[in-house]
Amino acid sequence: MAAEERSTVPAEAREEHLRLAQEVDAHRFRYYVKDAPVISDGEFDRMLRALEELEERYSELRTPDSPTQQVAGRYETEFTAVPHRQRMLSLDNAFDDEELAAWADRVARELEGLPHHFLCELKIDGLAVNLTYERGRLVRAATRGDGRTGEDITPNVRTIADVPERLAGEGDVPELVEIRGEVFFPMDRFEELNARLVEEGKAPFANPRNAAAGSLRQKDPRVTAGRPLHMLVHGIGALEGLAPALTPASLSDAYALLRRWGLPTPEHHRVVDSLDGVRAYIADSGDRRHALGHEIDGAVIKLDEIPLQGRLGSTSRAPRWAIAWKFAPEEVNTKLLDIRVGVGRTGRVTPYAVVEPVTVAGSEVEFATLHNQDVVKAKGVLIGDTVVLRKAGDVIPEILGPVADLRDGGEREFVMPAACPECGTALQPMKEGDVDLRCPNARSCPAQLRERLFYLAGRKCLDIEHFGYVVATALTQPLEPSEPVLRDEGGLFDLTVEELLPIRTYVLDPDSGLPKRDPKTGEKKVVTLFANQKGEPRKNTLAMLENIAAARGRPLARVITGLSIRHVGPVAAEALAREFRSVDRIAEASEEELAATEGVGPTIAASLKDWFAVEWHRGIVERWRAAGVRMAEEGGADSGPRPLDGLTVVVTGTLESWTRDAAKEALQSRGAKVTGSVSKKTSFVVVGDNPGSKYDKAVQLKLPILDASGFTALLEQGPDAAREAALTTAEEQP
Ligand SMILES: NC(=O)c1ccc[n+]([C@@H]2O[C@H](COP(=O)([O-])OP(=O)(O)OC[C@H]3O[C@@H](n4cnc5c(N)ncnc54)[C@H](O)[C@@H]3O)[C@@H](O)[C@H]2O)c1
Ligand SMILES: [Zn+2]
Repeated sequence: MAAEERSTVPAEAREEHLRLAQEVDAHRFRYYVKDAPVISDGEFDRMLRALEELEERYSELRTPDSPTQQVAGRYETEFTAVPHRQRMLSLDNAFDDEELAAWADRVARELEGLPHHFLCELKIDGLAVNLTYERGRLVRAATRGDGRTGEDITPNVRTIADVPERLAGEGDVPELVEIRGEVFFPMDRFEELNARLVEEGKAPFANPRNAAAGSLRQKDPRVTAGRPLHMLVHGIGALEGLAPALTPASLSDAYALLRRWGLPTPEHHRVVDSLDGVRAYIADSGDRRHALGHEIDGAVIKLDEIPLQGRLGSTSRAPRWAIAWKFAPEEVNTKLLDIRVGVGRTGRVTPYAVVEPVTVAGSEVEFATLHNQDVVKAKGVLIGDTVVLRKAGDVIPEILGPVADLRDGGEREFVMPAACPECGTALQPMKEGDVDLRCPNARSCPAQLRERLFYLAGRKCLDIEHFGYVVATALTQPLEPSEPVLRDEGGLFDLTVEELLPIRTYVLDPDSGLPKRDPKTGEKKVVTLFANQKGEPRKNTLAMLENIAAARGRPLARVITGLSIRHVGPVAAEALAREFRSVDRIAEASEEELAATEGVGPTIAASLKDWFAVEWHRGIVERWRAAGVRMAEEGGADSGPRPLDGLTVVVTGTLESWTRDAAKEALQSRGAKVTGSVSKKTSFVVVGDNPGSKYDKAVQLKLPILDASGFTALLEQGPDAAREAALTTAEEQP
């Protein structure tokens, strides 16, 4: 007590420390024992950091029983406790380059100039497992527990195909070895598992890591056997009775040995000799993050030389010879406020989640896709749930699963509406027996027409400046006048400024299709989009009308893309334009002819036939034609001169005075095929500045490479002249 009285720690700090410590401990229990955390890892890490910072300020608070000084923590569980021969530690984290550099400095200092290497690995987001092999036989598998004592999960681990019962290599296996690794659940099987759990009336898992932990810590190993678990090894613990000649001097050598024994060693590790090498690896691992079948939450950097590791030693919690580089979290917990349905360009009706706005991976997220009603069911999420939301790279945010432990009974199931939310038409399956539903009112369902117009005016099609989502909304769903100025896209080129001026409209959000609201009053935003306060046309309105008129001359392929024919995207449209050279000839072509066209195929052929069979579709073509929209390639419907027929060309890098699209169109209008990848079949590779790997590949394959002047030669004088102008060796790089 006397010590307490003399303490310099303010009472509030002491209380805050106690509160945080208890909270950290409770979350660890949920995470490690119940396999059902209720907060995200990012949030947990912040909490632990806050605790560490308090202890940094008041070192008195850093007692041996503080959660910052322990590996996980010791809990009573249903599993038998088993000791580890050698302690299983956690890892210290580096959240930025400064922390990483500080660690590397410290390593260098402690090693007093001894040469050393770093082994860089991916940090697998699973759960740590210790495998004990005696004379090459698996005798025990245990969880990490508090690092000294884990839980015996031997029968469960035996069901994992990656884990060998016996080590290969009769003569060279040791008396005893502890193998440390990570068990994880593959990303692409996660949804399937949750769907099954929901069907069985059980709570789904919140994310793949919890699914791995929950699957492994099953009382009945038969349940574990039914789960697609995998393992990768990342270290060794105790090692006894291995022939001295085989004893590895480095971790990377140890991995080679483990691989020989038939253990699943990681593929993506790299040995580097400097901090810059580490940085490069970390950058690469960030790129790799979404290309693996499982989640990683960072990279682990280890001192490679095993004897030197001993010089650095360990704290009670983590080795000093290793550090984990943590990625910015991609998963956060948030509330699922509602599930609504949106109507797409082709009438497909898709449910989407409305969540309490959260920031994840640097952007604010309010909506997440849910694909269709079966996906909602399979994910097992209820409206009102706390859910795990994931935003991986540039991918649209998705909901992984619910935090079922936080349910209070007030949640409700989503019911797919029977009618289109925008036009009231009864929904139908896309095809017979399909789970995807669509609004069959294709022509004038305001949502479908709005989406089609937005697409038509967009970059892939007519590229009409000043014609964005709000304009598309104004033309299809005005508040005033009562009738929209467009019934379908046929009238686009006939719009007059007089028609536009009186239109008043909501401002819709392109992600959700919902009206934006004034942040202060909460009222839906209404605008007179085309007229200024005096009722005169706005500058943008006049510019837009001019741009619409100019768009009539866009290349045929873009016009075809803009018709929103199912399955006909820019690539198919280009193939069609190249082969048939006019909309009329496409309409007249037989299904067989269409299907036989390279880049078209039977699905698209059937879709084209269906599209042209609809009267109002043909009406669009006629009205556009009457308005002067390009309906045939230059040179008329009959094949004009096609000097580059049969050639395949790749364009890479930036060409002076050509945009990529313009270069492509110049080639295609002369009959060449433009592709994105270099192969032996490529006739020419056109190379601008900063060309990248396609250039290297072209050099490797000894293909004719054209710079800007070679490209001009190709366009103006044809392939023979271009071959003369070609550069073919690396020395001649432009
Ligand atoms: N959400 C929650 O409530 C909650 C609660 C507790 C812990 N957590 C999360 O658990 C993690 C912290 O747990 P931790 O202390 O186990 O440490 P850690 O995950 O930060 O690092 C240590 C672990 O990394 C693993 N690992 C993966 N790949 C490895 C590799 N290549 N080499 C070496 N080790 C590798 C090992 O199993 C090791 O035990 C954090 O991500 C934390 O957010 C979350
Ligand atoms: Zn509709």
